[in-house]
Amino acid sequence: MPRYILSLDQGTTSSRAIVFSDQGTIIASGQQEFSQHFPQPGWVEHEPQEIWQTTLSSARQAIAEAGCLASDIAAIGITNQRETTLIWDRNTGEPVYPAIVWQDRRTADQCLALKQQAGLEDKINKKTGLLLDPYFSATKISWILDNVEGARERAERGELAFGTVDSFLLWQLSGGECHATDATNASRTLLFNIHSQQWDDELLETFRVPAALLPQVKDSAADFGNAQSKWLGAEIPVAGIAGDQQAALIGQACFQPGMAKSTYGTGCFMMMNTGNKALHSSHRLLTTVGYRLNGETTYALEGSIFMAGATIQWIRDGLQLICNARETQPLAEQTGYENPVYMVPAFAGLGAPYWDPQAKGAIMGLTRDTGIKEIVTAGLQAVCYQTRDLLEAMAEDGVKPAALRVDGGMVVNAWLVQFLADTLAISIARPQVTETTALGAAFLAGLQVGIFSSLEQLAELWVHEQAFEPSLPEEARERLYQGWIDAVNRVRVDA
Ligand SMILES: Nc1ncnc2c1ncn2[C@@H]1O[C@H](COP(=O)(O)OP(=O)(O)O)[C@@H](O)[C@H]1O
Ligand SMILES: O=P(O)(O)OC[C@H](O)CO
Repeated sequence: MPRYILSLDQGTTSSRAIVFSDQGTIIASGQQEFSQHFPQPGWVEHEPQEIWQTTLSSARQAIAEAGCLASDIAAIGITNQRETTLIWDRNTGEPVYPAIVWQDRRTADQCLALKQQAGLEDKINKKTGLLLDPYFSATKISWILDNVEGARERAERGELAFGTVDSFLLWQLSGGECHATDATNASRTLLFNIHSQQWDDELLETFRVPAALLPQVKDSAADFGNAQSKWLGAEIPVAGIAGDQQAALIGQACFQPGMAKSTYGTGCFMMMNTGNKALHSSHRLLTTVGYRLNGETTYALEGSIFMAGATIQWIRDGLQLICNARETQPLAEQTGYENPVYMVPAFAGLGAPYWDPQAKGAIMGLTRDTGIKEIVTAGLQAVCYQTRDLLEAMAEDGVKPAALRVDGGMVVNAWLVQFLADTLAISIARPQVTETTALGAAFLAGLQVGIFSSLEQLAELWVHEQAFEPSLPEEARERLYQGWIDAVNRVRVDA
C-alpha cells in the first residue's frame, strides 16, 4: 500500500519537490532555480517550459533521493506562486505567451482606468475580496488577449485555456486531460466570486475575459485526475491543490478562526483564518479563500509586505554591508533593540495596509556614530514593525490573532523572531517543519486519498520547535513602534 505523498511547490524563484511520509515528515527533496525575465521596466515573466521542466526534474530528484518507487507515492499535492498567468493552446499545449508573473506591473494603467469608473473597485472588492491592482490575474489575461495576435478570437472560439501555475502543471502532468484549479487559486484572479464560489459573469465582462478560457474550480482536496506514468514512472493521482500562502496556512495547521501564520521569504505574507465568514477589511487587507474542503469554504484575511528577506538581500548585494544573511543575527545582537535608526524598505512602494505605490524607501535617524550593525538591525526591525502594521489593521477590522505561527527562510534568525514577539506583544511559534507550504499541499492530497482522516489529525501532526514570548517592557515597545510610524509617515506620498 503506497504511503508517501509528493508535494510540488512551484515558487517565484525556484521549483521544489518534497516527498513526505504519512506522518508529515520530510523524506527527501529536490529543488531547481529558473530564470527571471524582465523584458521592460516593471515587467516580470517566466518561461512556461522552465516552470514545467524544473518542476518535473525536482520531482524526479526527490523520488530518487527518497529511494522509493513512484508506485510508493499515493498522491501528488500541488502548491504554487499565485496570480501568475498562463494561456495555452488546448490542442498543442503550447503557451501563446510567457507566464506573466504576479509581480508584473504592466497593466497598472488599465487598472487606473478601471478605477475611474465610479463604484467599480468597491463592487469588485465586495465580490472578490481583492483590490483593482495589476498583482491579480484578470488584467494580465486581457493583456495577453489584446497583445498576442489572434489570441482573443482563438479564446472566444474555445481554442485556448487559461490557468494559474497549478492549473498549467496539472494540464502538463495529465497530458491535457485535466483543466482545473482549486478555489484558493481561483480566488486570486479577480474573476471569482468568493461568496457564490463561481466564476462571475459580470467580472468576466468587466475584464473582457471569455468564459471558454477558464478551468473548472474544485475543492482544495479533490480528484484532479492522474499524472501520466511517463513523467514519474507510475500513474499517480493529483489530489490536492492550493496557492502557496494558503498551503502554508494549512501546513501551519491554522484551522481555527483567529489562528494566523506569517511567512517570511522574499516578501512576507500574513494570513489569518476567519472561519466561514468572509470578513471585509476597512484597511485594504485582502479577503481570500483559505481553503475549501467538502464544498465548505474557510475564508482568510491576508496582508502582504513586499520586502522582507529582499531587504536583507539588498543590504547584502546592494549596499554590500554583509556577505551572508546569517551575519544579520550577531550584528543585531550587538546593536540590541534600542536602535535609533529606522529603515523603511519601500523599494516597490508600500503594501498593506498603506498601498502607496509611489512611496520610496528611506533610512532615518543616522548620526555620526551609526555603523553597519545599526543599519542591518534596522532592516530586520522593519520586517517586524511592518508585521505589527498588519496586525493592527486586523485588530481594527475586529480580529486580532492571539498568537502567530511563523515560517520561511528568515525565521532561522532567532533575534528577528524574538523582536517580532516583542513588537507584536504576542507569542510566536516556530514549527519543526518550516517547509509549511509543501506540507500544506501534502496534507490536502493526503486527506483526499485517505492517508489523513481529519483536520484534527493534521493539527496533531504540526510539531512545535520553539516558542518566542514577548519580554520587552510596554513603554519601550510603544516608543520604538511610534518611531516606525513617524518614519513611514515621512515617506508616504498619499498620506
Ligand atoms: N539568517 C537570516 N536572517 C535574516 N534573513 C535571512 C536569513 N537567512 C535567509 N534570510 C532571508 O530569507 C530569504 C529566503 O527565504 P525563502 O523562504 O527561501 O524565500 P523565497 O521562498 O521567497 O525564495 C532571503 O531573502 C534571505 O535574505
Ligand atoms: O513564490 P512566493 O513564495 O514568492 O509566493 C508568491 C505569492 O504566492 C504571490 O502572491
